[in-house]
Amino acid sequence: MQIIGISLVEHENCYVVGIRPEGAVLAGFAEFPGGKQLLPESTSETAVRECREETGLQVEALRLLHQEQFTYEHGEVLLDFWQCKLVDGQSPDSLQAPWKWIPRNELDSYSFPPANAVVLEQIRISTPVD
Ligand SMILES: Nc1nc2c([nH]c(=O)n2[C@@H]2O[C@H](COP(=O)(O)OP(=O)(O)OP(=O)(O)O)[C@@H](O)[C@H]2O)c(=O)[nH]1
Repeated sequence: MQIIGISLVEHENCYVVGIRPEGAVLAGFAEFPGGKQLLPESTSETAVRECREETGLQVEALRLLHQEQFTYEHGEVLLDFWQCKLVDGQSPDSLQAPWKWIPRNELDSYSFPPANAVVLEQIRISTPVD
């Protein structure tokens, strides 16, 4: 089973969202920054590292919002969804294209992979952190 760390980066009621590229598994689906755990890092470290590598943003992990085990055609995954925020001094404008800041109430209009359903519902009913 693959262990995955994912960053739910919230800032002023918006979240960092991308579209999975052609050639990737689940191409065309929306996604939060994340990827495979590289031992010996923890999944919060994975989430922070993948976010920096993929989006250019330096974030810190605040808490584990949800853990989801899911079986795709391409294999079984364990997804750790970490609620994250920008580190002090990190400008939201540093976000690299094609990643975007999407307002929480617009997340519903994106097609995320099925394993994201529960955490998306948690985000929908959660209170903004700032
Ligand atoms: N990044 C990300 N992956 C997700 C999300 N939801 C979800 O089910 N996944 C699944 O988690 C796994 C992440 O793997 P990945 O291929 O993006 O990881 P990676 O960046 O380390 O891959 P690579 O470096 O081998 O290309 C995939 O099976 C993907 O389908 C999500 O919101 N974000």
